[in-house]
Amino acid sequence: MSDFQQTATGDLPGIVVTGASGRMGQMLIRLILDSDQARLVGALERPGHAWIGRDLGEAMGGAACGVPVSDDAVAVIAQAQAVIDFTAPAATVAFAELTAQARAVHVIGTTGLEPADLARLAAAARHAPIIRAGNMSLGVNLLVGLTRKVAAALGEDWDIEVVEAHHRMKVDAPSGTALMLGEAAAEGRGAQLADLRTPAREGITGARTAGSIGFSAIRGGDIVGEHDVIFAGTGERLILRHVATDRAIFARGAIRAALWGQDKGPGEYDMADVLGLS
Ligand SMILES: NC(=O)C1=CN([C@@H]2O[C@H](COP(=O)(O)OP(=O)(O)OC[C@H]3O[C@@H](n4cnc5c(N)ncnc54)[C@H](O)[C@@H]3O)[C@@H](O)[C@H]2O)C=CC1
Ligand SMILES: O=C(O)C1=N[C@H](C(=O)O)C[C@H](O)C1
Repeated sequence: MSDFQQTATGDLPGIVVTGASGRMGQMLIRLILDSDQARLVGALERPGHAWIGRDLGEAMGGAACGVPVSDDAVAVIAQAQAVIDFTAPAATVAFAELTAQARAVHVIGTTGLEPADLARLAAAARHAPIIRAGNMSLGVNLLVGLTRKVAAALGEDWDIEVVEAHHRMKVDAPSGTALMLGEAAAEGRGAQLADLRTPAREGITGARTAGSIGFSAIRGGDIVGEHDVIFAGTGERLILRHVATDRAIFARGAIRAALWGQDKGPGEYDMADVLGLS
């Protein structure tokens, strides 16, 4: 039986994990319980989920850890110094409002957020720090900077395509990471992604529009996350690639962000801020 006993004691920042039964939720919980820098103070799941009311450690198949799984977001978030949230857009927007009311740090990994969701996050960030990134790994955040530089160095005769691959359960496309990379490429070209983004291709699409940025998504099996930024020139191609093989890279980044945010004022931050890459 796994031991889900909490390592940390004392006055360490208390973290609440939302989406506790999810792929990222369970990874975060394991790492926080093992951490000597943070404490797990709550676990949230959606109303009606089979884990509600159970001890989290037991629900995860191990020994009891003394943290119940709850759907009472108001009560649980009131205990938090940070909320780490990898769930779904509607849930994340609701958690942002509650986390801001608690004046806690909200670390958001959820992708697929629409402009209206982002506007509500911006409103919440007037009261407390929000740290959000479509990818919390060090490697991808370095790749973002490289993409910006290469796009700036190469002229418009180098076509830019972002290709991503994920597991069969992923619900949004393009991935949050693909959009971060597309935005960086557009910035390198002195433009906004919205002005260069090509819709998904199918049928008689006509030739490629010069200067556009295309996206392709593969879904299958248990692929954790793979991203290529292809710069296709005439007679040569340059490909920047990141391959994730373990979700722990995202969870470690999110925990680092939660700790980094403890002395920050209200506002919107990203992983480049956390990692000192801005
Ligand atoms: N930024 C990053 O580095 C990463 C972002 N993600 C994103 O994180 C999100 C979650 O990914 P996974 O863990 O793979 O998905 P998942 O489907 O395994 O987990 C999501 C969990 O959220 C729960 N949930 C949904 N609504 C809720 C609510 N109202 N209250 C509490 N819990 C709720 C679900 O029941 C589920 O357990 C996705 O948007 C994904 O793209 C995933 C990995 C890395
Ligand atoms: O859903 C996932 O799994 C992932 N989502 C993020 C994204 O949309 O880019 C990050 C990572 O690629 C895994």
